[in-house]
Amino acid sequence: MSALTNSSLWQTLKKHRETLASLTLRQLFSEDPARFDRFNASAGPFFLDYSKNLMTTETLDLLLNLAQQANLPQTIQKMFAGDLINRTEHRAVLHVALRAGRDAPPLKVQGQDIRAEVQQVLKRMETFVHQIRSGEWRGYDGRVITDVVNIGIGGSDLGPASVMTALPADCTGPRVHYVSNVDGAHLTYTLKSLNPAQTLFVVASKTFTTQETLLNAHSARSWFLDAAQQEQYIAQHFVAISTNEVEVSRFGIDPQHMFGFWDWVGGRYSLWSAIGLSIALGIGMDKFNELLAGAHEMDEHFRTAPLSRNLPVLMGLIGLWYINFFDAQTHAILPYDQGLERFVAHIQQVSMESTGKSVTLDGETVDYATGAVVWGGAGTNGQHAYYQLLHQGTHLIPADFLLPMRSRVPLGTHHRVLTANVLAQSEALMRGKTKEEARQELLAQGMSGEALENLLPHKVFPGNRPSNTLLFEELTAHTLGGLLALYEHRTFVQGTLWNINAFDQWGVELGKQLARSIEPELSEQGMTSVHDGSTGGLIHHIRDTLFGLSRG
Ligand SMILES: O=P(O)(O)OC[C@H]1O[C@](O)(CO)[C@@H](O)[C@@H]1O
Repeated sequence: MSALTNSSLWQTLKKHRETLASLTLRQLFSEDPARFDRFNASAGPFFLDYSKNLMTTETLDLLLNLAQQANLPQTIQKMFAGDLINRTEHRAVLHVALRAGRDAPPLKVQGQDIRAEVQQVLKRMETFVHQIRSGEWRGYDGRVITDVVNIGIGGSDLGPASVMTALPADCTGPRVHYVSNVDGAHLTYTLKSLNPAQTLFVVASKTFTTQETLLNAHSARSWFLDAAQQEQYIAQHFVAISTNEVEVSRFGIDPQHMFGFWDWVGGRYSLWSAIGLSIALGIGMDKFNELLAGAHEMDEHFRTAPLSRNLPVLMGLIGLWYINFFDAQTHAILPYDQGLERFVAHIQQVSMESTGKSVTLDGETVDYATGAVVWGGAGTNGQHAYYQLLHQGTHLIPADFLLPMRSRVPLGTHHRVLTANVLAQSEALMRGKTKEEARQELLAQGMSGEALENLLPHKVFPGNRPSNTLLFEELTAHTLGGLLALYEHRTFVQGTLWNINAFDQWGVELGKQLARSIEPELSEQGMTSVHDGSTGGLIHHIRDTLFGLSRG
């Protein structure tokens, strides 16, 4: 048994969970009229109602004790202080320093004052953003830049893309496009309507070795040169964002046109760094700074609020409660804001790449579940697609409902209808509908006899399905920053309690390695190496189909 599952607290939580087996949320609410007041917390523009969870005050106390046992408060301080908490990569984890603002006290990482470096890059970004947006920076034929194409993948794509999708009202600069997939269709269709003379490519890659990004960037370069003809024009149309100056130069981008960042910024936490350049180009530097400020406000809340009032801590603990004590395998994020459509995909990476681990920081195999499968999408679309399973399926799926109380795009009664829907969904999941209630409803509809009895079981909703509701005032750059930081820290909390490294991602390497060795085997002259029967068979089948013969 691991130290965690062997701890008396863990064992107490297990027993406590059994005592809740026959309790229902309906009952908890009817027994305690103050439940809503007891189980909510707020931070800045955010208000979290977590009363619709399968927990009592005792549950919360036990979970908070578990956080103390895992040294969560100390680990939070270590992150902010720049300790090397990413132990497998010997790195600090300091995305919070990227949004700490100009007046933050000096912070040294390996002898370097990183505050000054952060400000220098922000200053360079500001100058460049101004040049592009004002039209001072021109394309090779003298016309202004109308389109920006960010080429990147994972953290070098999802964070910026999700922000740009969320803030259409703030997109006052050039149109910004995102190309990530190595499927040639992604680049081809994106470039189809663009004019090379008025397009700026932002090649975003922390390592500048990512196969998909480099291939897309090379193809974009060829597309550009087909029109521009002269290599010298590349300087006006390609910039890079990376930590790897050597590879950037090798690609052919002048390091003067490179915006740097640092190894203490994880890819999935990098939208706050120069990786956010495409955001700043689209919404302007002032709005980008608002995004940073919103995230910083949440950082300060996370760093200073008591655990029992701390939003990321509460959300992290509640998530863990279901994963470890109810065997929940997935977690749904259900934003009721069209702009947050891509937010789920970004948080999926933040959460799953961080907590998809099965060994502890000390290299021991865990004997408890870790990260859940994170999924979801914008409401109300999901209601007409997968909510059926949420309401009547066999899985327990804890959900977070997210809702701005005011719409930035008011249109008649749309926002009130949207709000009514989110409240209705969490209420329906919690209350369900008993057999008796369903029967009364059918009788009221004039149904009776065998027809009623046959339909009745299908009309019952088990209910007792937990959810959080997170309200915020409006989806602005500022609140979006806070929302993103909230989920980053929620992930940090879970990683700390599970004693895993939430900041490395070794699990993505094997597939990359194999893809590199398989790729040449797929050419007409390729020789297949030793594979398992299935993979070898598939390679032969593809070659047979494409080239009419199989070799090697
Ligand atoms: O920015 P890079 O180095 O191209 O990496 C892109 C993404 O690839 C990953 O390393 C996973 O393959 C992510 O962690 C990262 O966000």
